[in-house]
Amino acid sequence: MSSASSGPLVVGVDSSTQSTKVLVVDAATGEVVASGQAPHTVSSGASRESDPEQWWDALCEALRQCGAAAREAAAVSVGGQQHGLVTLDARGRPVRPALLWNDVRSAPQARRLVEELGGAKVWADRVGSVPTPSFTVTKWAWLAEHEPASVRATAAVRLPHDYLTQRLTGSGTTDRSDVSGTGWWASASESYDEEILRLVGLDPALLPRVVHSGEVAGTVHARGELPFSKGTLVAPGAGDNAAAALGLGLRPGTPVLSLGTSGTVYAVSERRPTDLTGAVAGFADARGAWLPLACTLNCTLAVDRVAALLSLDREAVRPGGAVTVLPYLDGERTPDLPHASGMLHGLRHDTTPGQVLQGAYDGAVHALLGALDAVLDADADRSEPLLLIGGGARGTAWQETVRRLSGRPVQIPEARELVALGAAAQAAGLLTGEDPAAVARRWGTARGPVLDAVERDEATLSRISSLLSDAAPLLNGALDGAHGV
Ligand SMILES: Nc1ncnc2c1ncn2[C@@H]1O[C@H](COP(=O)(O)OP(=O)(O)O)[C@@H](O)[C@H]1O
Ligand SMILES: O=C(CO)[C@@H](O)[C@H](O)COP(=O)(O)O
Repeated sequence: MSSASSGPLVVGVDSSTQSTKVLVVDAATGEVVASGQAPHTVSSGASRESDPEQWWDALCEALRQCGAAAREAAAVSVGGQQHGLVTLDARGRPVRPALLWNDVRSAPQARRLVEELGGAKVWADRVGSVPTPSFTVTKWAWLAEHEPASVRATAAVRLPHDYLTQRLTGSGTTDRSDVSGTGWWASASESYDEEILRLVGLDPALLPRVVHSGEVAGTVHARGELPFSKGTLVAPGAGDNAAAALGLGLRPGTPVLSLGTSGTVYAVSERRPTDLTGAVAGFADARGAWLPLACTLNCTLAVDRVAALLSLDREAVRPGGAVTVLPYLDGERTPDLPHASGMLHGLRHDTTPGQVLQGAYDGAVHALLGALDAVLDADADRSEPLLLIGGGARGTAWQETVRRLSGRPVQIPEARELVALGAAAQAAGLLTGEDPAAVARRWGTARGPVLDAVERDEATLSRISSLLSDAAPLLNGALDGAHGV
């Protein structure tokens, strides 16, 4: 144990879309004693793919940056971007790059699968979610259609965090939160859905064992490149949103808005979600509850791209004007417009670049707030502060846009890496036998300033909603036949 720390050390990992972040945390106090970060690359054009081996290299590099502290860790847990399809051959090597959550090429397969199983209600009742192109099941169906040789070469199917956990332990495991985003796990029975697996021709033997909260996924076996000692415990891990919910010590009904590559809005619920409109994904959380969540494909990266196009700093927003921006550069998931592209409307001679940039923030936040009511249970307190997390939460323009368009108080937790902290809390819970959310509450991770509510900017919200409905044929890609983003 390091002389400065009072408890055993644990490692929490966030393998997200853009990078891997690692925290070494004192399990007794929650103090972050070391951290590391290494980037990933994502393909551009129509696809969004990453090489799983790059995630492993990034994890090793981020751990190296943590120095001696990582060697003292007694337990480790991996949180990761959800939904990605990782296909491994018989030797455990990736058959091809992983298809990521924001790759919308499987939109036709998503539509077809909804119909083939009997419609949206059947999916919502059984799986808890109506699959969009983000869901793993649609990606497997896409692969079967477009690359049958890759499917034939596949001996194991994993999610991103499963892949990393397997490289640590040597055995194929997943967890309740992440498996609930595959589309082949029935939330009603909490088991793999054999009918859906048959529908897409996926042998259940290729899938990992689901490890539950409080159970051990294994111990570290791949010591060669890693700083861990033999026998270091590996926790089940989690999807990144469920890990952040753990990291905040979230109680039912408190809403979270996360601003990263994806924008997400979610809350913990005791009730299993079954939204048949498809706007709310009925995820399980990483304990025994649920995590109804809505997700956008275009958040910080899309707004940063608009700022770059305008040659502006991301904070150089200006109020006023009536320009409306739908920043759907990657197609969109909420609202469900996989073939959409970005749209600018209401340009005048006196429109300034800063107003266009503000329009992009407004368009991104409008999509998330539009789903907030659907995510919250009917009895949730609507005046409670929104917890704002993710890389974007550090930006003033993001904070002020959320405040103005939500009309709610906004709380900014001082703790930065909530996904990695949640994973660390899960690892700590494994050592102490505590509920990981209680560990995070003990660490005080959600503490941070609360920005008071301001009057909700109804005019901007309704201007964006009107453009969305007036431009529906264009956004659906029906007019230009542009079905590739
Ligand atoms: N100070 C800041 N102000 C505004 N945005 C920021 C700031 N720092 C980072 N970001 C944004 O955070 C994003 C990364 O957020 P993060 O939650 O780490 O993403 P992900 O988990 O998807 O990889 C970047 O795209 C960047 O736009
Ligand atoms: O698809 C979803 C949730 O359904 C995304 O939230 C991914 O989990 C990616 O997360 P980030 O890389 O943006 O953190």
